[in-house]
Amino acid sequence: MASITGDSQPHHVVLFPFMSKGHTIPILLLARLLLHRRLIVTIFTTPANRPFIFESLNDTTVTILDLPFSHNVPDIPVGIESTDKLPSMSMFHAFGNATKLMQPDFERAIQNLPRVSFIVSDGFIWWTLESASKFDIPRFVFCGMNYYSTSVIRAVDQDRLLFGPESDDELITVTRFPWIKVTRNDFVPPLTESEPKGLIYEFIMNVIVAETNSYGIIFNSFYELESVFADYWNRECQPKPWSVGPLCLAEPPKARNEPYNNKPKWVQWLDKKFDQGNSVLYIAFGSQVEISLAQLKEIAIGLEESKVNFLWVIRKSESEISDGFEERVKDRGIVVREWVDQREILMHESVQGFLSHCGWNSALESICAGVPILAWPMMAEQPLNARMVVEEIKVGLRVETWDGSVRGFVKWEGLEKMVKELMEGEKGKEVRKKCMEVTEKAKKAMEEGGSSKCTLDLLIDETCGKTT
Ligand SMILES: O=c1ccn([C@@H]2O[C@H](COP(=O)(O)OP(=O)(O)O[C@H]3O[C@H](CO)[C@@H](O)[C@H](O)[C@H]3O)[C@@H](O)[C@H]2O)c(=O)[nH]1
Repeated sequence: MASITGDSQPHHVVLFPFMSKGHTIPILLLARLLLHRRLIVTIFTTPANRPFIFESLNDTTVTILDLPFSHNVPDIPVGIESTDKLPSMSMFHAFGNATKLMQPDFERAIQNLPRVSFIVSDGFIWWTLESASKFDIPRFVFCGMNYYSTSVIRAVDQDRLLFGPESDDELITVTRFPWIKVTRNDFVPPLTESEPKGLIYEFIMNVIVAETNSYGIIFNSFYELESVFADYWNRECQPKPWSVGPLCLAEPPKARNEPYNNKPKWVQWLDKKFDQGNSVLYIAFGSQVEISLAQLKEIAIGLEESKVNFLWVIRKSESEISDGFEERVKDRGIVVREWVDQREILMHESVQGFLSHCGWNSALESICAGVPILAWPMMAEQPLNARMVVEEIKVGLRVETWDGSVRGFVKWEGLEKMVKELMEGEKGKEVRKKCMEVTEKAKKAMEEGGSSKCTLDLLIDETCGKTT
């Protein structure tokens, strides 16, 4: 068998992230881990996504190859090549299906590359399995979700648990994991439809079939975090799982050597808060959540009333919040409308809480920084991630919706109460302590001899051994 340390000829790996920030960022971190192990790495993307990837990896030897993204996709505005730029998330599946138009160019490019030992492509780019098979290359699916959520989704689907209750908010026991209770509102179509059909269903089926037939599936998680669910996957699901995360610990956030005044204004602001002995709540909802104006205003009031210090990152597309809000709170709150280095913010000593939508990257980044979470799931598998964070690993609390429903509106009073609890209350202290314990386990998993480090070494040995 070839060894990652013993081979003189470096092996070549192809990575193909889905064009969405939450899916691309962890694969770029995986690229770093592969480069550390002296593999040659080629990343495929589209022209509009190239600058983001280049900026993240311009200190490395990766090759970035871009393939044109069709400008002829019904419903998708010309020039949009990533999901965070879509005018509406209802276009997500049309966008996902449109990636298939890249297949001929991808295969031509693969043909002209040095021999590829394995491909890691996002689950949403399902057709890359067909391409990999044509060239006899093992394909690993990159899974953006954790074991908990994927396992619960599989379990409720196989046992058809979502079609009994009349109400979307009725608690359902997950038979295979009886300590877990969910509601239909924790899931999204097509899972919630008893006779699913249409574009979304076709897309999801393509993804699942290709995933099942792939060589392996890579999870951005670590065994010690969710061993029950990793074992379940290993026992009951296909393909073989490989836990190589948390990828956000692949390297520390870029060190800032520049003088104070050159730091982004929000880092200066956090430094100042730290010097004053103040703790800060960080608020961000990932790269694609859509929040109504009414809900944004309610968040603003809740933050203002809570009197905590806060840094709130708002996506550019979100409208103004409320008259004079920023001026009134300026001594203890800052609103940022730019792309930030979220990992840097979470690692900042002043940040002691994260009001998050529980996208898996955000949740993991928070856990790795020892910052407890105030979970406010909004779309996709986030309601399950929130259950995991709050009920399973107990590193967070949950916002209160006005009607108790998973998808309910959050009034400012419910937000204020839970923000204070997280930042100042007893429950906040408990989850902060637990979070720090989990942070240590996460770091160990990525260190020499740690479970994730060993798993990635094994994966490389197993696949590169086949192509010497
Ligand atoms: O200004 C910003 C905004 C975001 N981020 C990063 O962008 C990523 C966002 O990922 P995530 O927190 O997972 O949120 P989404 O972008 O919403 O992620 C999508 O993809 C995830 C992975 O599959 C799913 O768990 C989510 O439900 C889905 O919405 C994270 O690494 C953040 O650190 C920044 O660095 N700066």
